[in-house]
Amino acid sequence: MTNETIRIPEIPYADDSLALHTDKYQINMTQVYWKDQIHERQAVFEVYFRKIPFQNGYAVFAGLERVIRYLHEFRFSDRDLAFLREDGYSEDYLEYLGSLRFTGTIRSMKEGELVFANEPIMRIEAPLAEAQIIETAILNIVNYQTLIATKASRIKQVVGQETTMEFGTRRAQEMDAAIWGTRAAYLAGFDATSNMRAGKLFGIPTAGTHAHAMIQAYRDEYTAFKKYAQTHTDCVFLVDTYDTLRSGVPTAIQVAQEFGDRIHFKGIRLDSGDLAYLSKEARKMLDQAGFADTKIYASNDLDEQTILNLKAQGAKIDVWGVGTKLITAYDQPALGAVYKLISIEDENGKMVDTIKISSNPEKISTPGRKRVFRIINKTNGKSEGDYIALEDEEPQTQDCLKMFHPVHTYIAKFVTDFEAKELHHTILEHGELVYQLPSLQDIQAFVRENLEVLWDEYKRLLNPAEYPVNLSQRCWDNKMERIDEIQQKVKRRSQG
Ligand SMILES: Nc1ncnc2c1ncn2[C@@H]1O[C@H](COP(=O)(O)OP(=O)(O)OP(=O)(O)O)[C@@H](O)[C@H]1O
Ligand SMILES: O=P(O)(O)OC[C@H]1O[C@H](OP(=O)(O)OP(=O)(O)O)[C@H](O)[C@@H]1O
Ligand SMILES: O=C(O)c1cccnc1
Repeated sequence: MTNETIRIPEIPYADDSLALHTDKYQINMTQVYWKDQIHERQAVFEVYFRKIPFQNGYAVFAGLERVIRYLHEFRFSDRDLAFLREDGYSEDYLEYLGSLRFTGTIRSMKEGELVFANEPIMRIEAPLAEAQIIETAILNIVNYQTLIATKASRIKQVVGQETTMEFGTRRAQEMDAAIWGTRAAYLAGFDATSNMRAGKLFGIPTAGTHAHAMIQAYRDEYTAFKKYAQTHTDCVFLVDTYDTLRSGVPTAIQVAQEFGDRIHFKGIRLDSGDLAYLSKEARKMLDQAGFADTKIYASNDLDEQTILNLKAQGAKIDVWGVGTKLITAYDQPALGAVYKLISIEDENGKMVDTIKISSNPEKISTPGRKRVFRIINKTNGKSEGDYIALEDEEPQTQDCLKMFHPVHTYIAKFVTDFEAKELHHTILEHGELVYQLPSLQDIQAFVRENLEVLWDEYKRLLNPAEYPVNLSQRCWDNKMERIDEIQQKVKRRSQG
């Protein structure tokens, strides 16, 4: 035995930048571009996903604020470079990486915009090396935050006007996910979080009750509730530690009666058992005791399906605490958004559109710089679908817009008397921020407004109708020409 103090081992390279939050292949490809001196060529990438998660009818875009912060601060620190040196990268390449900043232009949907499969959420236009190296982080941010915002929005659709609290931190996939997942849940309509750090960082309202541990610590509910009431004015008592209806609820009522006006008996929380039955019985007991305004909180592995079911059973629940199933996107753990090159500067300084071919027509990328419009019918204020056009097209100037399915082109309709709302906004221009970041409350209101524009058939939980995402004729023609070009090239090659 020695008396030597045991120390926590030092991290070899302190985590002082996010520039290495990327895949090694990005560093390697960038090295190729730099070595070949094509790293400064303009490249245009788009972020989009191919399938809306949870079989929902729409997704809620989230992640833009973190993307902006990441790009704004993007630089390799001395420690990053030291690590890369040890990993075998050459000095001249490291010198180049050390000078790398993000100088590109970002056009993006706003956070809280409703987004659908196969439409560009974000467009990154930058020197090739810069645009390449940021892919991983951008997808990491957008994939997770959009996934959680979409899940939260589904839950909110079911809950309606009642209160929803985010309880997921303890079950989240580590700390970053808890924090940014909480933010995504809030912007999509949640009312509060139990995570204090999210409250501190983002100004999200914080709320909380207490755990079974407090009852166990005092070893009886009466003492525990009394001690809580002596310390806090607002009281929500957890009533299911021993026997909800025979012990928890009566004890909560007894303590509330003893403390009278000295506390605000806000609620009781149910965390196990049959939540429909228990909430109905507890409601009767509270009402009979004169606590008609005391709310019933419920938690325990809730999600939109369970909540819908509980409501159908007439559960008397006023506040829904949702953790695990929201923060981990339990039923679909990944969104699958991709980052695809759609245009690149050639050796003559001319931009050429690029395409990725697939045997599955839905997976063939749509080349060229594009804009996305929501086509809103002026007579009823509802959306007819989204319209993807080439950069220089102005659908608003057309009297009659043809909208057709991007794969099954015979499915078409003509729209007149419409407003074409452009969904992309310039966020960064040559590396400079040109967009005022909205508050989270504004984003929440924006989500509500956007949902108003959507017909109910796209918003239902089960088997929602497929929202139309259409290509303009020119966008379609451009895609066909590029496919034709590639097919000719492959043919020539195969013929030797
Ligand atoms: N009336 C109800 N209808 C549908 N689902 C319900 C109802 N009441 C509770 N649930 C849900 O059933 C799931 C499982 O509950 P279960 O009975 O296994 O847990 P529990 O009562 O918490 O058990 P434990 O005491 O072991 O924690 C939870 O997701 C819960 O939200
Ligand atoms: O069920 P979720 O949707 O994930 O919500 C969060 C859960 O975390 C707590 O349980 P836990 O068993 O961790 O602690 P407790 O002792 O407070 O019940 C709480 O009681 C909820 O059940
Ligand atoms: O405040 C609560 O009731 C709470 C917080 C985190 C997790 N479960 C419950």
